[in-house]
Amino acid sequence: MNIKFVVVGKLKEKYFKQGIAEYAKRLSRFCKFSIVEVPDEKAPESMSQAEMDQVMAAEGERILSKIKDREYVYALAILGKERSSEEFAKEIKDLTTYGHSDITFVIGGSLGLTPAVLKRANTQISFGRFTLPHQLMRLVLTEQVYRAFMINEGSPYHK
Ligand SMILES: C[S@@+](CC[C@H](N)C(=O)[O-])C[C@H]1O[C@@H](n2cnc3c(N)ncnc32)[C@H](O)[C@@H]1O
Repeated sequence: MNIKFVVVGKLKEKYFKQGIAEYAKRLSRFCKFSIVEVPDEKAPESMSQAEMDQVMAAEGERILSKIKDREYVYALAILGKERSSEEFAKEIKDLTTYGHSDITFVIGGSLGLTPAVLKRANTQISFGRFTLPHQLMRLVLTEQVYRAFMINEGSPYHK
């Protein structure tokens, strides 16, 4: 199975890099894991709504160019559907059972995801109503994907 994250922007802080590297190593037992970073659109601090839409649209095009038709796409979105870790694990198991071997997760940039990306997604997943920085979201998601595999394996990792 291939698990891919398509994310906007580079990971800057060493502590995020180290955390993600650890879970990526653990995930290698279960899947081929990759992270594709697309550049964020340079933007001033203060923008009109139209300018923000333009920034998200430009980033959205870059995101969509990294997704193939066969990929099952989760868009990370605050207003998406919340799941428990167990429900998420079951979903991943069911997707594999029904022949989806390419699962992709998309994390937006500082302004979020453009409607075109949300439309392409097969589902939207929320980690609650808090806004997490996209770099931290990447780390949390990596752990939850790892947790899902551990749940499906019946491991005591998940209590
Ligand atoms: C800094 S947030 C963007 C905030 C933006 N105002 C929005 O509503 O999406 C960057 C990205 O992290 C992800 N993200 C942040 N918090 C999240 C949460 N609680 N649930 C799901 N995704 C989240 C989303 O993909 C979002 O596009």
